[in-house]
Amino acid sequence: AALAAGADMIGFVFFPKSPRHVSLDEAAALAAAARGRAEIVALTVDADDAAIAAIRDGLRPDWFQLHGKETPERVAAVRQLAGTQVMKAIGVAEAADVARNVSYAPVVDRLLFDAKPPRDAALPGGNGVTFDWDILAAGAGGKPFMLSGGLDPDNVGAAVRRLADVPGFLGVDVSSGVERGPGEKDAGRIAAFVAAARL
Ligand SMILES: O=C(O)c1ccccc1N[C@@H]1O[C@H](COP(=O)(O)O)[C@@H](O)[C@H]1O
Repeated sequence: AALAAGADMIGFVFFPKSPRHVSLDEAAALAAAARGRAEIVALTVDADDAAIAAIRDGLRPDWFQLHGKETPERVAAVRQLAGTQVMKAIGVAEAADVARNVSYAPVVDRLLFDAKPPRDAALPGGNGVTFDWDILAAGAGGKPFMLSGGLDPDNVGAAVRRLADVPGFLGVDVSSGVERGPGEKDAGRIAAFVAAARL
């Protein structure tokens, strides 16, 4: 559905606590259809070296999306081990969260600004929570970045228009906003999201 909608990137969640978790075999089979048509992203949360290497070899992703508490040093090590591009998710609730995380800029290819998860959340992402996009009005020192957090077909157009002129802004990522239930993607919502995200 994401390919049919014209998505530029397709992500696979490797996090057993998530309703979106896929096995490496499932992801590899799905990625075969996507390769060459969209970039393949492996989402991991504080994965160890063995898991990163298994995903690198089994999925051959274009990107790792690191969505845990990885330090800048760990991000650099994963990037080296994976031999792929890496984007680090940064949880944002206030402007200081952006400033505090500039230390990641030298070790990533891209930043992903996501809403900080609610205190009682079971997942570090995929919670359908938004944050004030004005916080990103100055960008991240020119570093390429994407936006996520509570985006859906109804609000993504406004988000893209708000950030379109911010240096470094590349695009958006979505998970729960294109689902009809936890982990159950909706092809119609995916198509509507991609259409609305294109300026
Ligand atoms: O989607 C998940 O299940 C997930 C699990 C663990 C970490 C991140 C996860 N998803 C990412 O979270 C953000 C925001 O998602 P949402 O659109 O608000 O549901 C997004 O970058 C997802 O890729």
